[in-house]
Amino acid sequence: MTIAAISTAKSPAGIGIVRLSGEEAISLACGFFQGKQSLDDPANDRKLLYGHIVSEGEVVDEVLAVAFRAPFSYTGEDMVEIQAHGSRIGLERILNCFISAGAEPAKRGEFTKIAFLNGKLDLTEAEAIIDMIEAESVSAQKQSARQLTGHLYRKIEGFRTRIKDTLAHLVADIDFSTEEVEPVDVSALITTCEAILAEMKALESTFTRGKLVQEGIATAIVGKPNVGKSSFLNKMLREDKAIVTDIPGTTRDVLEASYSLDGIHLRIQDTAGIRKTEDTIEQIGIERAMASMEEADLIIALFDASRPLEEEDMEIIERIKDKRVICLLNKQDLGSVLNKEAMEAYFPGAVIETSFIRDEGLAAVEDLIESWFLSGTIEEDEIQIYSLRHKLLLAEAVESLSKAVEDIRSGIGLDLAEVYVEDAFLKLGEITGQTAGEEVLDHVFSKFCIGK
Ligand SMILES: Nc1nc2c(c(=O)[nH]1)N(C=O)[C@@H](CNc1ccc(C(=O)N[C@@H](CCC(=O)O)C(=O)O)cc1)CN2
Ligand SMILES: Nc1nc2c(ncn2[C@@H]2O[C@H](COP(=O)(O)OP(=O)(O)OP(=O)(O)O)[C@@H](O)[C@H]2O)c(=O)[nH]1
Ligand SMILES: [Mg+2]
Repeated sequence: MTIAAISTAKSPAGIGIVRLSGEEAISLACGFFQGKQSLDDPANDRKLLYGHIVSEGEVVDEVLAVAFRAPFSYTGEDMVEIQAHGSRIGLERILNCFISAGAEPAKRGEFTKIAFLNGKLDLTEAEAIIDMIEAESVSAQKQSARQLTGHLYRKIEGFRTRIKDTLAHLVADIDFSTEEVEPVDVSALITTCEAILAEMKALESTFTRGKLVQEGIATAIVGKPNVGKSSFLNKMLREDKAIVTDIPGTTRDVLEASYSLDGIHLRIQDTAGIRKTEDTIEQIGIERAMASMEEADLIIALFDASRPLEEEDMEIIERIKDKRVICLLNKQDLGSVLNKEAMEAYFPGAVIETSFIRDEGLAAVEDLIESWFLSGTIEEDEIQIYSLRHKLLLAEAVESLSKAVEDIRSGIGLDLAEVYVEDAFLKLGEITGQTAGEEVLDHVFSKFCIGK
């Protein structure tokens, strides 16, 4: 089978690429590519050739084209790439030439899936490709670039090799009665397993931070109507994105914006002011505000410092007091009747006095976010995981290996321990893809875009 797809982003763009992979890739491309040199000629392998895509005597586009012969290509199969003008219509016409000549439209992630199946990359590297394409901050892009170049793969393979070795000792001991082997040194076995366990747990614990780097910090701005939530969003973004008026109940829908703080990415949601209301539309907005608050990694809660707290403020405090909250006592320019120390009782170390009219307090908010989320910069060679799939499998491997250690230690019998060690080995293999079934692969590659 030969697959084909447009591999570049939305047009119009300067250039767009249509690519083909499979046994017929080169012959299909030759049917439409006309230039001084032929894509068919092995001497032109990996050389960019100038020419035209011609269909039924009509020039579709002026292009550059390149052939890669198996196994030296992205997928490991024969491949051709056509670099054309970045018009959606033009690219689709070129793609249709190949489809009508017998190529199959590529499914999501199919090029990369073929590359994986041909051993060009492991599953963590394949996953890193889509994460990298979707990265929304420098730190997220860097994190997936590290994974793409095999950092996580090598780490997991390291665990696997050591666990396999342990397994060999266990099996040897179980077969001791029938074979001429030394009995296994149980305490050495325990020491080895515990060392691997400690490293696996350390890797697992990088997930929280890795995920924040990758996905950004989900941040919800909440508070009663008119306290200055939308003003805060606008100040942070340095842009008049949200509508601000002195009418309470201005914001209805959740308004989401992206904001980058020193390489980490905040996904901020401005929400409707929370109060009791008879207005149906406003009520829906308030329900959305509540949902945004529930899902947030970070809540920015605003209060009007020029007025005493009301029942609605207290309800908000009650709802959020166990979450990660930065509390802003806003409108300081109007004179403050709220006591900062009293608010610290609910939000220790996280109360900031602000005035958006006077541009006061914003730097303090940014500093606090940075100190919470960016503390302890990662070492250049440290490996972080950020995928829930990896984290769950790692946790399962940790659990199995822990059980094995318990069994070995308690002397219950090494054959049960062997089953657990084997399970840990398989779970790790599911991370890298060695022991991943079709279901896992389908799940991973369905998140890809077409053409990748
Ligand atoms: N035009 C174009 N740009 C691209 C890609 C592509 O497929 N096409 N990529 C893809 O998404 C990325 C680059 N990744 C690639 C990875 C491997 C090979 C490749 O040909 N590998 C061969 C030869 C390696 C070598 O010469 O050392 C191989 O592994 O055998 C090509 C691109 C980003 N840029
Ligand atoms: N004096 C003073 N007024 C402010 C300050 N911050 C915001 N305001 C004003 O307060 C009013 C409400 O501001 P918004 O940002 O729309 O408030 P909100 O919390 O988004 O309100 P809703 O969308 O209705 O929930 C506007 O008139 C702002 O100009 C401040 O620090 N001091
Ligand atoms: Mg608002």
